[in-house]
Amino acid sequence: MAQLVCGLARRWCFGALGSPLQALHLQALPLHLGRTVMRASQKDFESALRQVKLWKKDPGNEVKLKLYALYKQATEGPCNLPKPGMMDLVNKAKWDAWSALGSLPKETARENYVDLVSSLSAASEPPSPAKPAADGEQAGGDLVVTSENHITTITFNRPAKKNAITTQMYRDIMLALQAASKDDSVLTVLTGNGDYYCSGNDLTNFTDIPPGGPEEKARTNAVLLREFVDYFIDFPKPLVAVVNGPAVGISVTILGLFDLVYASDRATFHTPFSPLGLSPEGCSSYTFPKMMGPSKAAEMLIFGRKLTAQEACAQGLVTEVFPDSTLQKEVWTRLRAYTKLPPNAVRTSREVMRSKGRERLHAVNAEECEALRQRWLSEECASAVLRFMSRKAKL
Ligand SMILES: CCCCCCCCCCC/C=C/C(=O)SCCNC(=O)CCNC(=O)[C@H](O)C(C)(C)COP(=O)(O)OP(=O)(O)OC[C@H]1O[C@@H](n2cnc3c(N)ncnc32)[C@H](O)[C@@H]1OP(=O)(O)O
Repeated sequence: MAQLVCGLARRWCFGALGSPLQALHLQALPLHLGRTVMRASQKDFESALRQVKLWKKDPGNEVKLKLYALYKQATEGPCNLPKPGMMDLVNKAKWDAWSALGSLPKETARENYVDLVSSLSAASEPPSPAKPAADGEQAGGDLVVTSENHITTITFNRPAKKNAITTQMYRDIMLALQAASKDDSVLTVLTGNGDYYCSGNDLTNFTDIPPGGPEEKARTNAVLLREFVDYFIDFPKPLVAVVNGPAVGISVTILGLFDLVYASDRATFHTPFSPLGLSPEGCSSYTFPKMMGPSKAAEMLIFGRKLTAQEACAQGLVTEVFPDSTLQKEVWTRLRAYTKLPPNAVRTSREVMRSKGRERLHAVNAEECEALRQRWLSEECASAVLRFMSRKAKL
């Protein structure tokens, strides 16, 4: 493992290959996933590790060396590697940083790591991750995509807006899925940053009307939505959702197209389509009745009943529920173990499970998008969006 860490870290210290920050994540995650740190500050420590993964700015080599040294000390104790040769500049710098911590106790190193990350995060991250651009879409950064240890992770990263999905994010998710279908990952994970998994479609997506008027907007959205859902129907590898908090709207419906859905016990599942003057999408009009029976599906999709994580698990929408405090540790350990399975066997099993229903799903998707195109032009939908925007009503 140490060799792997050093090999990966070679990529960041002097920025020779790839993004230094990305490589910092790469060196942190394998150990994070592979170890059990049972002290009181473990949750904070794990949260700090996740925070580092989401940093957009490179903190510089000095900080990265400090983080590296504290990480190693916190997880392995005092430096146990042979001193690298003088010409091995990168590993020498890392060895020096780690050795300089002497016999600092693991717990103190962990606390120092958390403190350092929290001071750097406070200094470098704006309270709101992105400012709206002139056309109402968000600038980049609302979606974070990482690929490590044969797992590609797509993270909704717009916590100030409860991870509501902007038009740009839909596009970026499609691009990320396209890339993930070709990379060396075995699994693709969707998750959220902050207290929400995702609050669904950004309701302001409906407000910029093009010169062709609402009809053109509805037509374009229907085409784009169909394409978006098609990506999930056709995705060739296992899709996993790590539902870290409440999920609303389209972030819930597409779960019917996932292979595994692991949820925090804080998560809820809400599809308030009727109050919004909308109708179901993401193939849920087909997948939900199939998995939970028509009447339970009707309660959710027609009458907007919000399910707890336990209820969603009982209905087959969620694979397993975890206490919020252990979700990350338990899920990522399990997923990492799954990536060790023979990848071709995993693919073949999935394909034989999926192939029979694919054509049907495409037909359902087309039908749902056409129904939505008409709904978007309705008075009911327009009033619901206006109500939300004027903050008179919360769902
Ligand atoms: C390439 C493809 C393009 C296709 C584009 C077409 C679109 C396809 C659409 C598919 C059909 C639609 C599917 C859906 O997802 S319907 C469900 C939509 N979601 C909602 O209705 C949720 C609305 N939000 C809420 O009810 C509450 O905000 C919520 C319960 C989620 C949280 O409440 P809380 O009180 O805890 O927090 P706030 O309300 O104060 O929220 C904090 C800020 O976040 C903003 N926010 C939250 N959710 C959304 C959202 N969905 N859209 C826009 N903004 C959202 C909220 O306004 C607050 O912002 P401010 O702090 O600025 O006020």
